[in-house]
Amino acid sequence: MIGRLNHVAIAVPDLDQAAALYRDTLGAKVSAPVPQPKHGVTVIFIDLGNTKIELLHPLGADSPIGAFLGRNPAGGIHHICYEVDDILAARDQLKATGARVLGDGEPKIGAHDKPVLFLHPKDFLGTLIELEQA
Ligand SMILES: CC[C@@H](C(=O)O)C(=O)SCCNC(=O)CCNC(=O)[C@H](O)C(C)(C)COP(=O)(O)OP(=O)(O)OC[C@H]1O[C@@H](n2cnc3c(N)ncnc32)[C@H](O)[C@@H]1OP(=O)(O)O
Ligand SMILES: [Co+2]
Repeated sequence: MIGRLNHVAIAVPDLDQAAALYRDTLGAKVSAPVPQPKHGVTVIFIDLGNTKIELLHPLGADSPIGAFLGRNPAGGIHHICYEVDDILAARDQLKATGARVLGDGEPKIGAHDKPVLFLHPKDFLGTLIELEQA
């Protein structure tokens, strides 16, 4: 079902500092910050050619990454995103296995203007999974 690795997301306490680390120390091409109010995060993307890194910082009081950063104040890998050809078919197939789809189960439009869904980390080896329609 899953295809390419679209991105690995890292939650960070200081977005400017994280961007500088990837740009100046690691020599990567770093995008400008983009607020994603519907997702409660501000994101910076780093295109590595074969995949991307997504730097995430909380936006607003109810950010879904707030508790994670509380537990990991220095930041850490938050989720991995796999591409799927048909996100609704993938969702229904996964739900039939008992996997929990987060939120109301309906895809939201993600940072790449494509539908995305999240799967509970407790159902996938302690890893939060994002699915993005390819
Ligand atoms: C920019 C748009 C989009 C894109 O296009 O790329 C994005 O990436 S948006 C990114 C942010 N959005 C989301 O993450 C949405 C889905 N996430 C959630 O709904 C929540 O983060 C969560 C997964 C339900 C967790 O919320 P939290 O408040 O942390 O819940 P709990 O404290 O109850 O945690 C339960 C349990 O799960 C463990 N956990 C939590 N987060 C992670 C994680 N990222 N990776 C691994 N494990 C995680 C947490 O430690 C708890 O474990 P126990 O203590 O053992 O119960
Ligand atoms: Co993501």
